[in-house]
Amino acid sequence: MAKLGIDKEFLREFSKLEKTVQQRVLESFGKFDAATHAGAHLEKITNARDDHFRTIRIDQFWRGVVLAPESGDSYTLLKVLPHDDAYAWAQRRTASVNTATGRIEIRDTEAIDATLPALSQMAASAPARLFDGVKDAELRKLGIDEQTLQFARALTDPVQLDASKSFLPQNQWDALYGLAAGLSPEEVWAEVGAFTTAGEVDTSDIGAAVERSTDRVVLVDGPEELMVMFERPFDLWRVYLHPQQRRLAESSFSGPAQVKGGPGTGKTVVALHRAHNLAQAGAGRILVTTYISTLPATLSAGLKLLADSPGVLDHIDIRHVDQLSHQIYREQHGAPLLLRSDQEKELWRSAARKAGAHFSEAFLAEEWRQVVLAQEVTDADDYRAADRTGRGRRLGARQKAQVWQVIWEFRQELRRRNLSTHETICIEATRLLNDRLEKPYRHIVVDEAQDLSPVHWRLLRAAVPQAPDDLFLAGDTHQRIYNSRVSFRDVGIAIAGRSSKLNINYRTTAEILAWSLGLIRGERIDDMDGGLDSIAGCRSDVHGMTPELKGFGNWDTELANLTKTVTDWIAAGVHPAEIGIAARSNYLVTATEASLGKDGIPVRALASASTGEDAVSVGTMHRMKGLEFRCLAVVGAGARQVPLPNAVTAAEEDQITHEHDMQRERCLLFVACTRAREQLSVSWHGASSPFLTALA
Ligand SMILES: Nc1ncnc2c1ncn2[C@@H]1O[C@H](COP(=O)(O)OP(=O)(O)OP(=O)(O)O)[C@@H](O)[C@H]1O
Repeated sequence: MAKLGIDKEFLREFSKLEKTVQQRVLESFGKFDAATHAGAHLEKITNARDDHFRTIRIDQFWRGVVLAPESGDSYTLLKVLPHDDAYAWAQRRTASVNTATGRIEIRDTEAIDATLPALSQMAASAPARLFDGVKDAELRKLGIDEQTLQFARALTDPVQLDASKSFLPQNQWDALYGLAAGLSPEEVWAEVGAFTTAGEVDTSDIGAAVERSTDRVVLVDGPEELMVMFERPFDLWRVYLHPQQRRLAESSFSGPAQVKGGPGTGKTVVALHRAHNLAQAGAGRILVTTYISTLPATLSAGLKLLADSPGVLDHIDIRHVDQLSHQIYREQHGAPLLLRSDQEKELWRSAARKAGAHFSEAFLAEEWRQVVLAQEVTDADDYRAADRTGRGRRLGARQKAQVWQVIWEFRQELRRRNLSTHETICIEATRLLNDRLEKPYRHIVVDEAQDLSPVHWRLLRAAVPQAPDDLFLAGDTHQRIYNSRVSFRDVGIAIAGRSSKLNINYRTTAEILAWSLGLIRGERIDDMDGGLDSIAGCRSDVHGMTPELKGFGNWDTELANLTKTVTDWIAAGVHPAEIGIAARSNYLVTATEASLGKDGIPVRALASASTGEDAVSVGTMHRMKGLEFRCLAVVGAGARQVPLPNAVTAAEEDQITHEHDMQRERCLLFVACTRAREQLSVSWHGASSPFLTALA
């Protein structure tokens, strides 16, 4: 019986075809095995460079290009194009088997042949070439074959390599890209070569290569599966991993391990697969946790997609980290009475008055959280000796004594009134867990790890015994949108040697990614382990439109433009549910919802958690975390809204906190913009945000 595979690249393209063509594709391939009697309805291509391509009729105008092995009957759908383009596409290309990975690759041989002479000519007079430092043998080991080697040897500039991405075989281009970005051959092997196959590769066996290419080709079992795949290509990716992701999801680590990487590189996908694999292995209960309040629902939905048997999910708890601490606290002490934020301000004011000290509530609250709680300071001596790096305002001995006095008064008042904060609950829960011999979990998987605070980390450390595969952390410090800063070493989590980075962004187009990366370029961002982090190698293979940036005279005209943008997207075939709108403040979000609603566009407020409708989602930039949209508009990106003035500490009050706040606001805009898959529009009224001005 004929087997059908679909090239994942085509899955992305499918959604952009007209609805009637999509329907015809489904009909043609839905009955593929019944209709394919030894490839009877597949047409050979005349003047082909490679005999492995065939076309299949979709309708009068459209044809599918299929890869057909010389023996056997498993076929892979690569493209659907207008008739002449389909033939031209196939005539230019050749299929081959990567010598190192054994996987299928397709190259545009005509483009390589056309480009090489000019490149070689330029290289002849160049003082150096791009890969002078890498030996032929090393390149071959990474799967670079003779044609690509010749091409690589003629490159003198990374820009030429970038330009060749569309025509070189993908695995080989990835290897060259890694080397050009400064990775050693061993590091490139870890990223690209993680594909390794057992034994010698038979480079003539295209069929076997397709079967090995589980990262690229999705095998379809029948018409229903084909339908699901086309309807929900983004869900489907969760089941097919890049080999580097697979390694991270399946390896055993001798202690805490971490996956980092830029936005959309599949860190959450890895975290979910890992939790699922650990559950299947059955060594004990698993906690999947995060600090982002909306994420547990997304993680839960993702895990449901992965689990083929519901029993597996019974071993996994998915909850916000504060939910865990509250539960442990409640088991011992009953329900806590929580301090409200207005109460907290009042308590700081009165504690400062009692101590005769003149510090703002904001400064005191931050000092308590960032120094006292973060470093487990318990008395005045500890506080005097505490490390205040990261706090901008210097304090002399007398001032420190005063601050400590205020903090002491504040804590006394909390005790007197029997009030708790999330932090004090977390600290008490940690104490309770440290006293227990039996820990509640055998494995903990953390998503968006950059947003947890030191008290959270101590809680998690206490909730799982120190053992192989105890903690797995997924995160990106460039996407930190809360105030937490942590050094793993200080909270007893040793990652050394067990940290990996993902570089391929699967969500966003290269254009949106490059523009968004510009927002955070030059920012010094920590790696939570005593050093600085970088996402410089983060890249996307998919191309699309450049982000649209527009300024307006006032909010009303900006909103009128938003209606037009959204209407155009919908008219172009994007479902309202595939559209997101983000703004910095609740005020702007509410005004946006009202305006779109008045203009007859179906909207749903992300804050109200309703789902299921085909409506445009509107929410704050914070709410965007964990979501993604085909088209996304960021509105109100003006100088008076981003950064949000009342979320930024004045530089005069505390220079370092001011800088941290500014960085967080910048990262927040970065997070919002990187939720867009295909199109991004950023608008403002009045002067534009300084983050955008800097970019221009
Ligand atoms: N191997 C893969 N192949 C194709 N798509 C993938 C792959 N891995 C992840 N994706 C898709 O990429 C998108 C981003 O994945 P995910 O949310 O896991 O990234 P992330 O690194 O956690 O992102 P962020 O840091 O921005 O929150 C999702 O749509 C996911 O389905």
